[in-house]
Amino acid sequence: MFAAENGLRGDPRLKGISEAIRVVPNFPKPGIMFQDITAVVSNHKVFKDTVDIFVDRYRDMGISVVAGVEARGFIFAPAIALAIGAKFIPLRKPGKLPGEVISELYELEYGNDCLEMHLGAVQHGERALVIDDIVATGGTLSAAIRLLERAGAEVVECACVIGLREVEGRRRLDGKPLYILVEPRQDSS
Ligand SMILES: O=P(O)(O)OC[C@H]1O[C@H](OP(=O)(O)OP(=O)(O)O)[C@H](O)[C@@H]1O
Ligand SMILES: Nc1ncnc2[nH]cnc12
Repeated sequence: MFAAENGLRGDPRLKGISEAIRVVPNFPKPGIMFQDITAVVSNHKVFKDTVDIFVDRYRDMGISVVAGVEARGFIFAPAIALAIGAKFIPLRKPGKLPGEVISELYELEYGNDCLEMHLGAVQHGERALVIDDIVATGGTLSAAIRLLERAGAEVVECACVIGLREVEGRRRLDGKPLYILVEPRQDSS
């Protein structure tokens, strides 16, 4: 669901976040309208607003694990974890974690990839939140959900800064709630 339809209608912070997103056409491949969040986080107010919105939503939901998806989920997830008193765990691209891992393959808008999580990173029954910068097809989030569930965690929600209204991959999220702050930008004006 979109933040604007869930208590934050007309909230000027959402407009600020949306306006800070820069669209880069044809990156990294022709046809992709790349949503660049670097200016969201280089503006202190906009970055703080983004984290605050998530923290306000998740602080009383009994969440003990905030899982961030490499790479851009790492920008937001640790700040949220610290603020709500949860642990942060990284879901990493293949070959980056030194310990024993479990892996999940998934398809991207522009290729295939794999996510890994350390065995023992979460305990059975823990309540987890998954954070990323953007949901496009939903393939990445669905892989993250599978990893956490294989480890016995309960995925309470997935949350992204940017997401399409009709996330085609919503079905791939297996019914898990998805919380999105703003829609993708069509241009940077
Ligand atoms: O909903 P999906 O179609 O799965 O796409 C969303 C994912 O794609 C991007 O990551 P990317 O794989 O490009 O990696 P990066 O963060 O390392 O650049 C983005 O940060 C999300 O993780
Ligand atoms: N259009 C897009 N912009 C930024 N990151 C993405 N990941 C998948 N699709 C993307």
